[in-house]
Amino acid sequence: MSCIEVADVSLKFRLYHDKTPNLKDYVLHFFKSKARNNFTDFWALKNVSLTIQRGDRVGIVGHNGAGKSTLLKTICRIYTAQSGQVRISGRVAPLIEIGAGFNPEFSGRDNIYFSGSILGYSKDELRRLEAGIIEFTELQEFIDTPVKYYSTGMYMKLAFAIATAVHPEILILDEVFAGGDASFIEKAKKRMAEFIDKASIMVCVSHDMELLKSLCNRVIWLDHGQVKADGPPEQIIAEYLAGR
Ligand SMILES: Nc1ncnc2c1ncn2[C@@H]1O[C@H](COP(=O)(O)OP(=O)(O)OP(=O)(O)O)[C@@H](O)[C@H]1O
Repeated sequence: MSCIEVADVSLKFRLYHDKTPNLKDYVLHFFKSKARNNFTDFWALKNVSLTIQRGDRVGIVGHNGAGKSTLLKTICRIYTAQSGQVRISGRVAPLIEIGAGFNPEFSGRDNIYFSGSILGYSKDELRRLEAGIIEFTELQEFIDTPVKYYSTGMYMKLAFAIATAVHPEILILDEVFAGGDASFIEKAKKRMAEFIDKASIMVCVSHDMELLKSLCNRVIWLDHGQVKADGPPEQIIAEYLAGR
């Protein structure tokens, strides 16, 4: 059964201040008893604990820099936390950075195979899915063009179509609808609804509160790397909008 467990996770980034030292810095450094670090540590996630169960469609809200993308990347094991644990059961389809998992020199069609294999599809499965993916993207005309010439919206359509071609057990989305046109967003939302009916897990970061209300049954408010509130979308979004 699909499940995500985040147990007391903390993750820090090291920020380097790479100012080139001048003569004055050397002299000051020489007379100082302790060498000063040229970096500071910044905790992007602090003691985050969450359990996400089958059937949970979780929206994550928070101010810019609150740690939302970092949390998704930690769940997808792109980042490794300094402490705590992430346990996942189920196949994860991450849609985190537009274009990640694509080779820019390859055509859209070749990227169906390239990106699809990264997502765990077999070659035979992809051969079976190819026509449906292309039809969903409505990019037939451009499918043999290298994706480096695609717009953000075109990338997003292709990435979304590949990731959701076979119902994933866990779908992780980071602002993926940002570049899409209205008709594609409607189509993507319909596919999401079908997906939701199959009662797996979806975790979605967005600044679009209406989108989150329409897709999610639970919202988590992240604030300075910590969970500030967790509950029904209407309530948590109202608290977030009042308190940010
Ligand atoms: N690779 C990195 N190296 C250093 N700092 C990083 C890195 N990635 C993120 N950060 C910092 O960690 C903090 C959290 O970033 P994150 O991208 O998770 O925020 P967010 O809530 O997704 O923001 P936004 O809504 O603007 O997308 C920010 O202060 C950011 O500058």
